[in-house]
Amino acid sequence: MSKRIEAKNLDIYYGKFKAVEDVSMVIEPRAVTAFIGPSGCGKSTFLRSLNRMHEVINGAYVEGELLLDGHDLYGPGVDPVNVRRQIGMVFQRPNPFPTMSIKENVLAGLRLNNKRMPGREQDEVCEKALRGANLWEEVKNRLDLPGSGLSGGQQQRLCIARAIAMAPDVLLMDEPCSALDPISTLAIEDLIQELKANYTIVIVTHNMQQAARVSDSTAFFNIAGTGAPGKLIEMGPTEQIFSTPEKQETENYITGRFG
Ligand SMILES: Nc1ncnc2c1ncn2[C@@H]1O[C@H](COP(=O)(O)OP(=O)(O)OP(=O)(O)O)[C@@H](O)[C@H]1O
Repeated sequence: MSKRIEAKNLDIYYGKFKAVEDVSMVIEPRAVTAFIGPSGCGKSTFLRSLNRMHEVINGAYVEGELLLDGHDLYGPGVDPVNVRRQIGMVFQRPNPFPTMSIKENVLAGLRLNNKRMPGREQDEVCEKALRGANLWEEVKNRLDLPGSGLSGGQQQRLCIARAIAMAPDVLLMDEPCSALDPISTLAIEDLIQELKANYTIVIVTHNMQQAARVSDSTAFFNIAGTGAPGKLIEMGPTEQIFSTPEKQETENYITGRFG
């Protein structure tokens, strides 16, 4: 299932430091939304606030409202662990559990959530997730070998399989290709295109060509200077942001005059 995210006037803090200010945006389901902007403008911070990963840092908190299909993710009584199950995350560096087999890696999230399932069901979930991540054919004969024995691109697809196995509504990806070679990057970009049929996808990327290739909507963040909070400057259909942005700041960034 794919769900809609709506942020309303979100401020994000690390202790006293306000890292992101007053962001309101809608992230549509069954689409890819890219976050772009110069280093330090708060893209990753904002991304991590979407599944309540931000608050695991000591003193970090969020003000404002964040809705998933209308339900407040920061509302009283909402379990952040449950939010992270619904909104999965893939990180910059592929991070399979090194001592676990490929199959154990795929099922790791389910195990952490104490989901008990019979062996046959485990096999089914594992195959479905690996197929979903376009990795099944490459690993089906070595499911019991360590995940760390795969190439970087395969490891990143394994991490995507691990996220998909949880049947999330949203997939957050923080520069998922930055540690990969161009061929593996293309494989991940193709996969993102396929996954958007079933998930809401948000990707942080430094690579503007990548944002232009994979995303339907683009949000441009910027920062006025060191110590100032990052802000959302403009968001719209990717084609429009890259051809006729409304704000001069956006145009300066995408044409390489800044950042
Ligand atoms: N754990 C942390 N504790 C304190 N401040 C942090 C922490 N993580 C990030 N920040 C600060 O928050 C601001 C936004 O950082 P963030 O990593 O979200 O930016 P970004 O746009 O993703 O940058 P990059 O493109 O370089 O990854 C920066 O000023 C950064 O120094």
